[in-house]
Amino acid sequence: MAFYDEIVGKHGAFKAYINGEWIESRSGKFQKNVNPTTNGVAYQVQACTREEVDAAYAAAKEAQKLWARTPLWKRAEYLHKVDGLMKQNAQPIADCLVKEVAKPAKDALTEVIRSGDLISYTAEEGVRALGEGKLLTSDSFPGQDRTKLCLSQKVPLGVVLCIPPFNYPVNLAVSKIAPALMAGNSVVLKPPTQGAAAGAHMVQCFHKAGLPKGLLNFVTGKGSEIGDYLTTHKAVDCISFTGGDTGLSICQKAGMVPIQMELGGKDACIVCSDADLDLAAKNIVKGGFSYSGQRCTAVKVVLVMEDVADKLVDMVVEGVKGLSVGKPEDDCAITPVISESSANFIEGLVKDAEAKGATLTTPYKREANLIWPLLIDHVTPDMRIAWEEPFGPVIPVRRVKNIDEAIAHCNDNNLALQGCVFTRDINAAMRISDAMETGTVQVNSAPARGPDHFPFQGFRDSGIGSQGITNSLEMMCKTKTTVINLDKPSYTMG
Ligand SMILES: NC(=O)C1=CN([C@@H]2O[C@H](COP(=O)(O)OP(=O)(O)OC[C@H]3O[C@@H](n4cnc5c(N)ncnc54)[C@H](OP(=O)(O)O)[C@@H]3O)[C@@H](O)[C@H]2O)C=CC1
Ligand SMILES: O=C(O)[C@H](O)COP(=O)(O)O
Repeated sequence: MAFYDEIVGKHGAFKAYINGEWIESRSGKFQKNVNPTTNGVAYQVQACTREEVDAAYAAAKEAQKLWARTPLWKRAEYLHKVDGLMKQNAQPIADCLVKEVAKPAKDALTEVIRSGDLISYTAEEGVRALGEGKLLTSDSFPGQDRTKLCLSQKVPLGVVLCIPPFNYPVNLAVSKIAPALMAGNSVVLKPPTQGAAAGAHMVQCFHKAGLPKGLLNFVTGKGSEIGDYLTTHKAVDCISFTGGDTGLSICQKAGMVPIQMELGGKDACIVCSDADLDLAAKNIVKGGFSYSGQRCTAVKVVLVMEDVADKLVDMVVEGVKGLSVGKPEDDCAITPVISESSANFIEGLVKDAEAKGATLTTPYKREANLIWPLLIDHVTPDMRIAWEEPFGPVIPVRRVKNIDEAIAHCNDNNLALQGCVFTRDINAAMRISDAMETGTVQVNSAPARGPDHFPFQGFRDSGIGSQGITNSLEMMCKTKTTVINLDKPSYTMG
């Protein structure tokens, strides 16, 4: 049997994966996803029922008991196997990404390889970091002697619900699954509907690696239909979510469970008068337009000092001319955005800015979901695009009088994921970074989440908690302490 044969059911719909088995839903219903390039159906997945969600949680709960007793090195061994299998069987996963989320062909393959690397890094980091605990002695607190030895260790949370978004359905799934498993948890994965086919292929790599049954479950269906049931389920011990405003409502509904949230961004790029403009322009083009701006870390507003604005805008416009526009299969730089409604939303932002006097540096052009890359100059604070996240290939430029004005713009937004600053003055860079109230500030480079072991966090409405491999491992554990009470103080002579 070919590697991926068993994940496909009747009518070609991808199966769900519960308790170590690929199953077809008893609902008899399928959830379609749409090819953003053709607007036709790309794939179908199972529309799972509440009973199947219950079964996934029950399996996860049961499997976790034994997994928590599985040595760290053994957990790591499974994860390394998954990495190998993902790389050996990468192309079909990447092909799904091309078809269901219109990711350019090379980027799609890169996402899969990067995900394999992330899994292995998590295994290596987890083996070391999770094996470490802490010893505290009571005599450091006033009035105490050395009669109490407090041992703290990191223990699993239980069942982790992982919900990634469409734009990195593989990478943002494994960035949750791998630390969860490594830390001794089990997982229920609810993939984004756009991206669920790639998700099924990825899960098969865990299955084929021999991961014990029930540890990873894959429940498909529309978020608006099964999402609330999944997130408010009594079996959930942790929620790790990446996506848009849905995350805010999940936070309001979830009970007393640890939550990791990566939400939207409006990543500002501040360009100072002394900046290397060539470097800044190249980073704006790459950082703003890769994957058609559908990255939480894309440059989403440029704040440039007036004295260098003309020059910078010309250079970026020149760079934009070099971007190929078309199909993901042809590995074009700009490909159709995820859905018609997303394209309509982006268009609304462009039209609003145009009506209020912004300069479109090239004529606005759209065919179905395909929007040509566009730099919008002379954006002012009354325009929606100055504040809202387009998640598309359009970048607003606001010309500012000074750094304070740029920083104020950045901090006036409730979205506070990343930002960047271009300057040749490291002292100024540090001051600006400290003043920008975002989770990360990149100096002389566009915002980026990777490399995947770096801490990654949004402030305010952009998220809760810090991610990156090490931080996610930390977050997916709780601290357990054992205090040894001695009959009399004991000191070591050294
Ligand atoms: N900060 C960060 O790191 C990142 C943030 N993002 C943000 O994600 C957004 C784009 O991604 P998108 O996929 O459209 O985001 P959504 O918030 O629409 O969806 C994210 C995930 O949530 C699921 N979902 C939908 N409704 C519910 C619900 N009621 N309960 C539980 N889960 C639900 C979706 O499933 P379904 O597909 O079935 O609806 C999907 O799997 C942008 O705002 C972007 O900025 C993206 C990447 C990284
Ligand atoms: O969520 C996203 O948009 C991605 O995690 C971005 O990752 P990158 O900035 O490393 O490309």
